[in-house]
Amino acid sequence: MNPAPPARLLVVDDEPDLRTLYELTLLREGYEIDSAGSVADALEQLQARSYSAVITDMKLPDGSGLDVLRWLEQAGRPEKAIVITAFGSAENAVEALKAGAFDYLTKPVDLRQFRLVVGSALGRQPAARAPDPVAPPPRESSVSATALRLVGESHAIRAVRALVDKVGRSMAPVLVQGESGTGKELVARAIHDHGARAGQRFVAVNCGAIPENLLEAEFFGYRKGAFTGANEDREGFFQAADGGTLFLDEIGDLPLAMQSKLLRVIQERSVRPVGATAESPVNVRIVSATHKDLAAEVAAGRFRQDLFYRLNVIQIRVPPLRERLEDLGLISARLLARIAQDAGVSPTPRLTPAALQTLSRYAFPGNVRELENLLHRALALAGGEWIDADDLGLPDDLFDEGRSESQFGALETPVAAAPVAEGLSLPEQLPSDLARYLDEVERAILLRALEQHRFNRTAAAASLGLSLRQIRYRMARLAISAGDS
Ligand SMILES: Nc1ncnc2c1ncn2[C@@H]1O[C@H](COP(=O)(O)OP(=O)(O)OP(=O)(O)O)[C@@H](O)[C@H]1O
Repeated sequence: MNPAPPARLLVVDDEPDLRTLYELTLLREGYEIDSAGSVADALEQLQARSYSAVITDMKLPDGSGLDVLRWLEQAGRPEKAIVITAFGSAENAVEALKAGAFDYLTKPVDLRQFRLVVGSALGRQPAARAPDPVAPPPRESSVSATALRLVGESHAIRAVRALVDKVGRSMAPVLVQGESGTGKELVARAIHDHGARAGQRFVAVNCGAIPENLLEAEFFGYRKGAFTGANEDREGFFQAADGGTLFLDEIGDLPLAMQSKLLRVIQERSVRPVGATAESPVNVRIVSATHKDLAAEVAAGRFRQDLFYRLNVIQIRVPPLRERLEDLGLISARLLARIAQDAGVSPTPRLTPAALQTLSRYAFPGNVRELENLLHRALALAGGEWIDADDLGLPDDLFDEGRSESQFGALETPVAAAPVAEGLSLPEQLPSDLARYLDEVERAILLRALEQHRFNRTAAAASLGLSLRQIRYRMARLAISAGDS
């Protein structure tokens, strides 16, 4: 069998010394190289033949690297483009990524990084890493691969799918915005699955759920003896996601001090574990998500502008379910199939037209996750092949089609009879779904505390012996929104 021919690359730079340096570095990696000193020269060569990748300086005598990128984009060419920008010109890097560059490098180019970036553009992974027995496990999901698809035919969800398809191919950081439960993590996974990193790890981290004093160790890892209890070396999320994608959920909850450290790692592309003396390179694609308006957080001084700028190169907004109610039927069918399969129920129950109509009159403050919970319960209640409106358990008085979304949306979420808070009183009939029952108890307690403290989360948290971070996390989990007190 003949080995695959070596990849051919085009290097575009007007400085002969730098061109030679890049050429030598790449030749040593076994690639074949052509070079060009100007935009015109580059386009001429690109018209004559195709390449696996194009590496171009931003500043060229007769134009800019962006001209080469735009030409590639317009001609529908498959070449991956890597742009080299001047040191400190973040604008250029962002512009290049938006114009479709696979990745960028800043001058002076670190040759080790140069090799890594070119390798990852060509789908080559760095040398296999020894598995780390104590690496933090990625958040596991019981969702099967087929169920991980973003279901829906509404204009809004098609637009999201088209963007996912497009950005999957580059390294550009993506910020996914949307209310809780809209499917942000699903979007992040889809981006990962559409790109060259699909075979690598997808590590999901809920930034709001990690105690502040552990953030650095969790993100960057630590060395044995770095602090009390550090009995062995341990990798952090960045090392665990090396070669793959790191999904930073609820990025808006990251404290300012940690934001600075994260920015540094993103810029330098290397991490230093707590207690280590040296940094090691990491090759990670960052996808972050938030339900907050991050631009407003920046304006309020709670989020670093430079980090926002770095993470927000490409933005995907996942619309709330109430803005795409036409997808209810498809999404419900997909969710029911998954729930029935997990519960071993066959055939999969279906919604009657009346049930679907009832659902479409509900605002779903908790979005798809709330729909999923509701269908879970409905399936248990219905017990047959059809799920009717009555099985949904949505009280009639919730339906007011003209109402605007309440600031306290979750108050309108169906809550089972609130448990008695004084003392411990067990329900007469034991719950059939303990996890859901306990969620409802927790929701009722949180709402009562929030009401008592006029929705001031700090005060409500204190009254329950929780920190602000803890109550925020619990509220997000239970889809309780109560403004930004
Ligand atoms: N379009 C969709 N089709 C099918 N299932 C979906 C869709 N969107 C979301 N889901 C399901 O809804 C649930 C919630 O989605 P996901 O966890 O991605 O939301 P999220 O926005 O990340 O939530 P949070 O903000 O609370 O972290 C998951 O079980 C997911 O599989």
